[in-house]
This record gives sequence, C-alpha cells and structure tokens, in this order.
Amino acid sequence: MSQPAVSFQSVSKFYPTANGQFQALFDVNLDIRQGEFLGLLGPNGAGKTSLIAILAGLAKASSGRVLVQGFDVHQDYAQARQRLGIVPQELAFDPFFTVREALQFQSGYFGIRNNNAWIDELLHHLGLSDKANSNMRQLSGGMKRRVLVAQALVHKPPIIVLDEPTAGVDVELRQTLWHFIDRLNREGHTVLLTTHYLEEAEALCHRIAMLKRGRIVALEDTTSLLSAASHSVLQFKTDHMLPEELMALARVTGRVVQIPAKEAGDVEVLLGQLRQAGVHVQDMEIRRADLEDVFVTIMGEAGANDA
Ligand SMILES: Nc1ncnc2c1ncn2[C@@H]1O[C@H](COP(=O)(O)OP(=O)(O)OP(=O)(O)O)[C@@H](O)[C@H]1O
Repeated sequence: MSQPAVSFQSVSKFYPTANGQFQALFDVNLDIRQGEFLGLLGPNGAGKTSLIAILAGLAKASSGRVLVQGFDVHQDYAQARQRLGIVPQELAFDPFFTVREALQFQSGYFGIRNNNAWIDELLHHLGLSDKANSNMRQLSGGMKRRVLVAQALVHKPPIIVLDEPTAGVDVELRQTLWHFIDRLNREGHTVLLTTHYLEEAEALCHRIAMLKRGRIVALEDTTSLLSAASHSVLQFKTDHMLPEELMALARVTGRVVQIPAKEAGDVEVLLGQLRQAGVHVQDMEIRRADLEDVFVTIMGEAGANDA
C-alpha cells in the first residue's frame, strides 16, 4: 500500500489547566490515504481543532507523531508545511492588502514568484475575480472566507485541510467552495474536512472518522457506515409531548420528531404507543437513516461508560 498522505501515530495531547492536566487526545491513530476525501466529525470539544493544530505544526503533540507524506510535522516542518493547504476557522488578515496582494504575499511565503496565472484561476473558481483589487477590509465576511481558501491553495498543496470552512456562510459560497474542492479532489488532492454539517460530509466524504472525547470511535467508508445503520427513521410533526419511553429514543427539533425503527414491525408498535398517549401525528414519513442518525447513534453508544 502506498504511503499515507497524513499519518497520525499514537497522538496524545494534554493541556495544562488550573485543575491540573486535561487530556484532549488519547492515543489517536489515523491514516489518511492519498487522494481520499476524509471527514473528521465530532461534537464540540471532541478534539478536532487540537488534532488539526498539531497537523499544522501550530501545537505540539504531548506524545506520538504526525507525518505528512512521510515528513514529520516538527522535525521536518518546512517539508510538511509545504504539502499542506490549511483553511483555518478564524478570519485574520492584514486589512491594508488587496486580495491579490494577500495572495502574492502568501505565495512569497512559500518561495513562489510569478504565481499570477494560478492566482487568477483561484480567484475565478472562488468567485473573487472582481474583488482582486479590493482592500481586505472592504470585503464581507463571506468574501474574506473565500480569500482564506485561496490563500491556503496558493502553493497547490497536495493535501487540503478545511476546518469548518462553511460555518456561518451562505448557500452560494458553500456551493462554489464544494464544487471547487471536489474538482481538486478528483484531480488528486487529498482533502481533510471537519464540519458540523453532516449533510455536507455525507455528500462529499469517501470516509468518515468520528472523534469523541479525544478518541476515534468510528472510521469507515461513508457508504458502509450508512448501510451498516440498517435502521429506518420514523419522522413526523406534532404539537404534543411524547410519552417518556419514546422521548428517550427520539431526536426532537421544534415540532419535528425522529425515532429510529429497526423493522416495519417497530413502526407499528411506535405508532400504537403514540396513539395510546394521545399524540397527534402530522406529515409522517419513514426514511432511511442518514449520516446524522448514524452520528447520533455512535456518539450515544461510544464511550457511554467513560463519562
Ligand atoms: N489551550 C487549551 N487549554 C485547555 N484546554 C483546551 C485548550 N484547547 C482545547 N482545550 C480543550 O480540549 C478539548 C478539545 O478541544 P478542541 O477545540 O480540539 O475540540 P473541537 O472538536 O475542535 O471542538 P469544536 O467543535 O467546538 O471546535 C476541549 O475540551 C477543550 O476545552
């Protein structure tokens, strides 16, 4: 098998806190294959940002190591960093640069001169061509986010790392971004994505890693993960309170209730329970489990005893 694009090897991370050491990552092992699109999912505080900060060389693992195409992110920092394009969560720019200057500056950081042809292509694909000469401070938040993506890609990195790139951005940018990233992935770039938008992960990622309280609790092809979750979901709307035994199983968002059902017989039982409790059900449907259902199930099961 060829060398992984990224290899996390027994990575642990402790943070000093007022109450002593806090362990954020526990012996994480994860290989990202060359050319794959891997989704790293986990609830708030699971350790995703810590893992990416270690990969980016911004934080040091307390133990273990991370290799980028065989280069250690600490010992061989420059070679590892050159291979990574990291789109960070937060927006930080020099407000006096124009968009093009910011991208030229970033190219210079990687020792690349005369990068204008690729910069033009990036601007075009990210819908920024008409902003090339605008000052960074004149751009909206969504436009700045596009520049962050362009900056991460100026040196055509083989590995693209996106840390919640679509948090709080509009549908148009999401579509532009995914179209472009998907194309780069098909051209051979490896992509690591963290996101809380499970629909995006389901649509884009070949493989999903799930992290819970600093441990990998699932690592599987997206399709196997979905087909292994053989259950269906009974979904309906209601204005009534559910009986306690169903409340424990259900995912409730406003008026929408979703309850896992393994077989057709279960649906009948559930409907019987609802009728008996006087719960009036509207817009009922039975659908296949999606990644969000799988995520909720795995997060509920995994490490339930180590809280
Ligand atoms: N500098 C720090 N000092 C102490 N604890 C920290 C520090 N950075 C992170 N943590 C803790 O480590 C754990 C993992 O945090 P991390 O930011 O990596 O999670 P995350 O999965 O990225 O979460 P989110 O989805 O909210 O961004 C959390 O419990 C967090 O409080």
